[in-house]
Amino acid sequence: MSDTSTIDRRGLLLVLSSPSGAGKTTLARHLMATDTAISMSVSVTTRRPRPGEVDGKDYIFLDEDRFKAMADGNELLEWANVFGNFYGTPHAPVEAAISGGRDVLFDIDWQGAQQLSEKMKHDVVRVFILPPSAKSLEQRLRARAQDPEEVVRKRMDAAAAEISHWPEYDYVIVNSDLQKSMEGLSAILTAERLRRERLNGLTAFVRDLQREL
Ligand SMILES: Nc1nc2c(ncn2[C@@H]2O[C@H](COP(=O)(O)OP(=O)(O)O)[C@@H](O)[C@H]2O)c(=O)[nH]1
Ligand SMILES: Nc1ncnc2c1ncn2[C@@H]1O[C@H](COP(=O)(O)OP(=O)(O)O)[C@@H](O)[C@H]1O
Repeated sequence: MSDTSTIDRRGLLLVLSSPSGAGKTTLARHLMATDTAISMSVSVTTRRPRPGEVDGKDYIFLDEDRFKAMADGNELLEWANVFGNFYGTPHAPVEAAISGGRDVLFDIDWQGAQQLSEKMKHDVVRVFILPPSAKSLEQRLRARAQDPEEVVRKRMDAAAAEISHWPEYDYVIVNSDLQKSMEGLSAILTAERLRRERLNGLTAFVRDLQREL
């Protein structure tokens, strides 16, 4: 008899990138709070913690020597220098999650998205988040009130370069209304989870189903 429990799904890697301040951390937090089948990849970084950031939860904060040791020891799936600091994705938790059928959410830049796509092509779903305007991007960077003025300036200056990578992504969300953006993101995830290529055991299930008919 056909049995749906024979169908299992390989986990997918959902990548969110955007210019700083467009809202990817906010979207990621909302998604993590509402979707129990996805876990967040916690990056290592040499950047200093912002007020309220928790070590081991928002990032794993470490010094440059330790970061280099991890990169040299192949402990990172990808890494990049962003705004003068190093950021990287630890390999082991990602492997464990996808082989267990769990999805992983990444808040990484275009360099990380490219490296991840090269290494794990079919597992990666890339979403680019755009701000509705330059003015709102600047307002959001200032409203966050966690970075000094020169850091806000540096991030505004880098926004155009980051945005130029939008064609490398599978989906684009213009983050005007947070609620609508969340609906879009959930819809992407729901559809991608149903992709035929991600469902193991489907051929056998359909064969059994056809035999019954
Ligand atoms: N390649 C790569 N980029 C990362 C990683 N973690 C964070 N980033 C990116 O680094 C940039 C700066 O992040 P952050 O300092 O938290 O600033 P924010 O994006 O303004 O909140 C963002 O574009 C992040 O997506 C990582 O592990 N790898
Ligand atoms: N759709 C939105 N409308 C208004 N403000 C938003 C929206 N999305 C995010 N924000 C605010 O913008 C600021 C930057 O968002 P954040 O998620 O930290 O951006 P990023 O992670 O891309 O740098 C935060 O203060 C956040 O509350």
